[in-house]
Amino acid sequence: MKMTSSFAAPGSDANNDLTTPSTATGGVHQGSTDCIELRRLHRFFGKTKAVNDISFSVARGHVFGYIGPNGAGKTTSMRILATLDLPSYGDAFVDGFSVVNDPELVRRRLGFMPDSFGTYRDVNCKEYLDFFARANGLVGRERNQRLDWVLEFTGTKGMAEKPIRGLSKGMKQRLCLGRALIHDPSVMILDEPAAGLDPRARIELRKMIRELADRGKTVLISSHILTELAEMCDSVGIIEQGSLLATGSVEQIQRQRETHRELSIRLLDRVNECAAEISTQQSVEKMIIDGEFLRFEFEGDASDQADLVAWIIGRGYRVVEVASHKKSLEDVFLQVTEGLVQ
Ligand SMILES: Nc1ncnc2c1ncn2[C@@H]1O[C@H](COP(=O)(O)OP(=O)(O)OP(=O)(O)O)[C@@H](O)[C@H]1O
Repeated sequence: MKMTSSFAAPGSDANNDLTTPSTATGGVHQGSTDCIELRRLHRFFGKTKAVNDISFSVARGHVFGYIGPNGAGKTTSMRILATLDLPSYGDAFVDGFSVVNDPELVRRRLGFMPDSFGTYRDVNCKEYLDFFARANGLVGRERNQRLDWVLEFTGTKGMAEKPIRGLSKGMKQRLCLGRALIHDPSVMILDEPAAGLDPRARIELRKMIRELADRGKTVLISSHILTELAEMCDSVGIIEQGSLLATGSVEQIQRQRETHRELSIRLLDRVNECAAEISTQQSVEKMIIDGEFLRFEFEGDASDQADLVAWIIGRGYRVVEVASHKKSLEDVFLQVTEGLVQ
């Protein structure tokens, strides 16, 4: 994944050639391995900066996790990618085609799974998928083959004749994924597909998404929960209040934050006195005295930590044990975001 820097206002230099990816906005899209690109994307609703200058790209066959708290701007940017909304400034590209200039071509290449499933009372699963197959212009044998494949892949074949209203949440999500897949798009945009699913259904969904990526599809998937996506994503972007705060592989983001750890020091005596002294150190934050333990956040690498412990012992404090806790993925997420809601 790479960060991008060029800027284009929507509607600029419309590309008349509808058969090749748009280069109207100055990008190098033809032959590019990036299937999704957000380029300085902005979307304002009045004073709310739902998406505020976001740029990133996702390579073909990769799964990109879009992670952020409520109101961060995930759905807004996904809706723009799915051509259901337009940016205030900037642009987004699917397979090189601009959502602003070439929405029709984007739609053909993209499958969108929204975060809510519409109600279809008297329609069964097969009829539902068939409707979207027709809407996407599939006819005859091709349509039947595609329907069969989607029912098989999403594990809904046994439910084909069942009315949608009787389906469990997990089955509805499978069907919704099937709907997004029906026209064999190269890019999948999945807005919180795992929300409300039980652990088994989550694992099965993860497997399906990984398999889609292994088949060459590019997937952008959102969630509130970093750990939920960590295993299946090649890279993630953490978003809050419309801004991208961190991007990269989960390991990269974790490594960047590795110097931040929680230390716990057990002392034989003079606990309060020691706490007061340690708190004067710049690298120490959020000191808590817990019986004979001091617990605090420490900014520094292993060598800095060894120096701190030597310094404490050098000042005559009797240290019984020292424990260091690395940040979990959820801690990293909480550390990167500030929990700001707009
Ligand atoms: N049509 C709209 N009109 C006005 N404000 C909107 C509109 N759509 C979104 N917003 C606002 O934009 C901000 C971002 O919303 P968005 O739905 O994109 O966040 P999100 O990250 O998907 O949140 P969640 O995880 O809760 O779904 C929020 O403050 C939201 O209230």
